[in-house]
Amino acid sequence: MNLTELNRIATAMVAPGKGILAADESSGTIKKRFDAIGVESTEENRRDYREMLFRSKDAMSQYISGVILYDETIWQNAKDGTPLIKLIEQSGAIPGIKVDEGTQGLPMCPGELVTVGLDKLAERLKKYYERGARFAKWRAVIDIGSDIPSMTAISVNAHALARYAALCQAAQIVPIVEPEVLMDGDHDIDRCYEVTQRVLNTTFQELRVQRVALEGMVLKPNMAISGKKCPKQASVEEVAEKTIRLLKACVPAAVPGIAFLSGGQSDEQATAHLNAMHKLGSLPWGLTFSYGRALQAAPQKAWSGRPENVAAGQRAFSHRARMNGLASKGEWQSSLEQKAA
Ligand SMILES: O=P(O)(O)OC[C@H]1O[C@](O)(COP(=O)(O)O)[C@@H](O)[C@@H]1O
Repeated sequence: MNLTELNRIATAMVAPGKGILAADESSGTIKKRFDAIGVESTEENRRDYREMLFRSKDAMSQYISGVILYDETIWQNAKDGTPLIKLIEQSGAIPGIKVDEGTQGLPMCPGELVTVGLDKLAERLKKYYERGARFAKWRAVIDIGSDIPSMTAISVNAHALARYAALCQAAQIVPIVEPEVLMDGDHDIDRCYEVTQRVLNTTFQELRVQRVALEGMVLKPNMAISGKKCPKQASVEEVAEKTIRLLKACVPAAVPGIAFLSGGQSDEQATAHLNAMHKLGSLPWGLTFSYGRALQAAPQKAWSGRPENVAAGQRAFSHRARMNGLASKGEWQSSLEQKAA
């Protein structure tokens, strides 16, 4: 393992002004997104949609540091035959790959999930590296309910995240470690804080036990935020203040970067939260976005599967990428949203 090189890539993934495009929706998830805009989820439509994003020159070269791909996409070619991964490389962004294989019910723990995909992972990583992937992603899902999460669910998911991260580093690939505490439910921000703290502490403990080099990874956490159905929604300032307090308590400064998931926040909320965190002063790690929905909802709507809407889709994507790029430096203002294309 060349840790200097892993650290160089991890640092580039969270460079100020840039963040990660999470375009790694699995087949089920992209179908849901396409259903919402009335587009059939065929291989060709998925290719055309993602090609539109990767050919958005302004966004990709100025505001996007890396792109997380799904297995199908990393092997796909653009309409003119250029591999999609080449489009990403040509824009200056780093290609990455989702390597988990989704979730399964956790035995003995009703309602809880464990992420799977460790079998043959070493072989898969080797192929992805040869294809050009320089980072990977694995998402663990932790749900909040009246008597969950159990410590069992937290431990097994942390253990799997660390197994994955160690295998990535051995394959010279930067692992994005994503333990997502879902924002579904009616819990308040303090409950989210408390659960996320347990999850992050357990995850870092496992990473240490399994000898993962913290200097060669990126953390992708949720923010400390109110559940979607919580009657009392925390303000932008409270989310920013509590998230930074939580991360400072749990994430060692050796970690080069943290890139948030958006988790179902509105586009503008996700931007405002990241921006407010940067207003709180200097931080020990790079702090940016790795958004799926909060970067793509607008371009999906603008595109709606029509070739004549490609330019509009690219404008919508560039706008969100620029807004989040500014937020990653604390330079975003809500007035910039009104000037949208
Ligand atoms: O359930 P899936 O298909 O694995 O996808 C989950 C999505 O969650 C993410 O980890 C975060 O996405 P959001 O920003 O939309 O929450 C994406 O990288 C990924 O596409």
